[in-house]
Amino acid sequence: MQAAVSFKQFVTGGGSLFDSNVKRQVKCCYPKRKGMTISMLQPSTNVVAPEARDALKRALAKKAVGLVKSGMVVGLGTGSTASVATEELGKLIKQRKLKDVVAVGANYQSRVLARQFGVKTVDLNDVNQIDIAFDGVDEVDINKNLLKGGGAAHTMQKVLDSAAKECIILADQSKVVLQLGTTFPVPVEVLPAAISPVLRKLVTLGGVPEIRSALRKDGPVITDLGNMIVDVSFPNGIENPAELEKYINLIPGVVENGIVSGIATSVLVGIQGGDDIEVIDLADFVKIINSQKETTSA
Ligand SMILES: O=C(CO)[C@H](O)[C@H](O)COP(=O)(O)O
Repeated sequence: MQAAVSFKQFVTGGGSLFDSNVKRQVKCCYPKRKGMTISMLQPSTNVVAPEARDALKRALAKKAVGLVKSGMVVGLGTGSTASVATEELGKLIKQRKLKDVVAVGANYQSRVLARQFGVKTVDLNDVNQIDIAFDGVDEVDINKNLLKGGGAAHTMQKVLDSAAKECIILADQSKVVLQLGTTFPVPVEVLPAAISPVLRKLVTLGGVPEIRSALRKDGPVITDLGNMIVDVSFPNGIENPAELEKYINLIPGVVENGIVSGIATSVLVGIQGGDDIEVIDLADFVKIINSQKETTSA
C-alpha cells in the first residue's frame, strides 16, 4: 500500500462478515470441520495477526498453484498474496512438476518477481488466452464481488482476471465482508489531465475522494500506466457493486476502478482456527459463518 495517508480515515466500522452479536471464540459447527475453532476477530476491524496472515497466504498460494497444469498460461496478480503464489509456482517449475508454463504479469513488480522465482513471463498481447489467473483482494463479499487496487495495479489486474478462463481469488478470512467499501475505499485510476472534473463527478456519486499520495516521493502515486489514483470512500458502504463499478467507469477521464464484479470464478478463503490453517471455498466459509450465527442466536 503506497498511501501516505492512512486508510484508517476511510474506515466506517462494521461491514465485517463477523456479526457483532457473534462471540469472539465459537465452535465451528460446519459438519466437515466439527470441533475446529475459528478465531472470531474484532468484528469492526477483523484483523488477522501478522504471523497467521503469512501462514494463510502460503496455504492459499499452495492450494492455488496446485490448480496449474503443464502447458498453461498463468496470469499473475499483484500484492503480497499473489507474490507468494508466484513463488510457489516457481518452486513447482524448478522441481519439474510443471513444464512449459508461462506467465503474464499484471504489473512491473509481478514480472520482476516472476523472473526472480524462475517463472518465464510473456506479454499479454503475445498469448491467445490466459488459462488461469491468481489474484489477491482487499475485500470480497459473499457474492464474489471484489474490491482491489490497494497496490494501485487494479486496471491491468482486471484485464488479466477477465481474460482468464479461470480467475482464482485468494483471500484470508479478514478480507471477507458483508458489504464492500466498509473497510477500504474504492481506488480509481484517473488520467492526470482530467483529475479535477473526475473528483467532482465522484462526489456526485456520493463518494469522498482523496488523491493517493506517494511514500518517499512528494506528490501523488503515479501508476505503472502513468495515471493517478483517487481513493473514494463511501460512508455507508457500497449497496450495489456492479452498478457503482459501471457508473464510476462512465466518468470521462476514469481509466478503471477497483470494484470487480462478475469476474472471479472461484474465491479461496484461508481460515485459522487455533494452530490449524485451512483453505476452503467462499461458499463453505459462508456456511460456517451462518451456522455459527445460528448457534449463538439459539
Ligand atoms: O489489488 C491489489 C493490488 O492492486 C492486491 O491484490 C490487493 O491489494 C491485496 O493485496 P495483499 O495480498 O497484499 O493483501
